[in-house]
Amino acid sequence: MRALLSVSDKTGLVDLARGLMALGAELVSTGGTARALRDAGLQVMDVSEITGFPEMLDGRVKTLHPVVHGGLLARRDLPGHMDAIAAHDIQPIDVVVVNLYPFRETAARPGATRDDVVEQIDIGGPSMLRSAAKNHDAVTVVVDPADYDEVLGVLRGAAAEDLRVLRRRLAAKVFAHTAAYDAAIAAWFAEQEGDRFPARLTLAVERAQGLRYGENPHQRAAFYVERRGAGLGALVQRGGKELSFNNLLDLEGALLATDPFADETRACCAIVKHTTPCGLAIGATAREAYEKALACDPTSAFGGIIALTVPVDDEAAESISRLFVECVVAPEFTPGAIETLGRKKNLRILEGRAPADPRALDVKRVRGGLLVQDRLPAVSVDDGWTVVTDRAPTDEELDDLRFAWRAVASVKSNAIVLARGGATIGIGAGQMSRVDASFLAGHKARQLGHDTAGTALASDAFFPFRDGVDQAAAAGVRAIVQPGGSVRDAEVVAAANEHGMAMVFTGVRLFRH
Ligand SMILES: NC(=O)c1ncn([C@@H]2O[C@H](COP(=O)(O)O)[C@@H](O)[C@H]2O)c1NC=O
Repeated sequence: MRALLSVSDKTGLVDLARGLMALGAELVSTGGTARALRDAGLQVMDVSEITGFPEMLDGRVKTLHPVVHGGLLARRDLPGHMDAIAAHDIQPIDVVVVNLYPFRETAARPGATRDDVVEQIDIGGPSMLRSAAKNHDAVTVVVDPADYDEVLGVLRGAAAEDLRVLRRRLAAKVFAHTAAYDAAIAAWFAEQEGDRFPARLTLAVERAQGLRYGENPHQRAAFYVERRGAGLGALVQRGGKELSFNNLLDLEGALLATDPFADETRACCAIVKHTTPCGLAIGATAREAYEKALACDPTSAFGGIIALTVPVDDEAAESISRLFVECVVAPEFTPGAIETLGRKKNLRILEGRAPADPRALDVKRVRGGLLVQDRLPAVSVDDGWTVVTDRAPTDEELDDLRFAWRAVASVKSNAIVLARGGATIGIGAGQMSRVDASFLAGHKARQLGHDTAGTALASDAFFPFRDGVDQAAAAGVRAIVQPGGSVRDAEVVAAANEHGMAMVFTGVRLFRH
């Protein structure tokens, strides 16, 4: 048996090589890999010994040779192939262990130059992987150190059927791996060219976990990540059951809701149901923020997902533990908080920060394709805001408008938020008309005992008619923030003036479909 080993990630290499040698394998290796094996006292041939060529061009050419690829690609069941390689003194290679230059890691490294990154485009490695994987009937190809033990186990067992099944699985893994590797290279080139939406977009994502089911129990599902340990994958689960599909979706909604408050010195808390906040507030402490958020709509908060921007201390945990919730996510939890919340066996506790990558694409599936757009940029306040009414907002109203504008950004459209004193008191979400969203926000607020007089209102898009403003005035709203831009803006502003309201245009729309 001949095994060729050429790996950048040398994890587990020596143990694997020992195992292969114990099975009678002769080892062939490239420069650094051979050195690592010799350092461990193992006997290994340099690839240049079999190719008769030195490694050259700073390692750009090492294994790109017919002796290597002939040994990998020759079909053992075709006498013509075997005769051909024999005629050129080429020996079959039975096991190939290759992992590739760390292209993605290098491209992500701050300060890496274009040359640094280009040099990390592995050529010989993927070529060997593909040759070996194509000839998987005869060659065992290993791209992932996590597979070393299993490979040794099956080779030792020497059961032909087990080996056949393993080789097929490993070959499939290779093509998925090289496809993802090339997708990362293509994405890097597109980025270098400033091509945000290249002619061909290849998304390579990795299964992070299987899920019990999807949005509904009769839908199968899994969670895929772009990079392990990033985004939601950066959160550490400190208690509770496994996360579900809907939990992950709602966690994203909860983090979207608190994102605009990342720079806020006070604590911010969002309680989310079906991806939209049913309460959002800022407060001096985690507990205050939570209780203010809860007060918005305690009925809907049942079974919700809570996100906090500050550590959850014992006090906050004690208060949260009185409500049935699915998940709590926060940058930290005190040991006491973990103990209190941990008593609730079903409550998923998620610790850490999961900032969104601002450069990442936002992707939505439609039948037959994907809609791809920039992520919604950070929600800004004051910038580009214009007072369009006779009356300007008071300082207090302006504070409420700033809060309401940041709050409405995460509410499903059509979205209207009523807010006062750093808390939402009424949320009208996901309505098909703005006037209904406006009605719902006021109606829910009053139904839950909130006084809507003197509140601020944020609308995620312009009011197409004055009716929404009239309705808000009837509910006692005193100040409105909205993008503006309707053909009937004049009518809408006139309505606000009639009611003595202050109105601010932001010039920015915040739809969330
Ligand atoms: N140029 C070649 O022929 C070639 N053959 C193998 N490699 C890569 O070289 C790396 C191992 O190099 P070393 O054994 O020198 O540490 C592996 O990641 C392998 O994929 C090559 N490098 C780049 O293409």
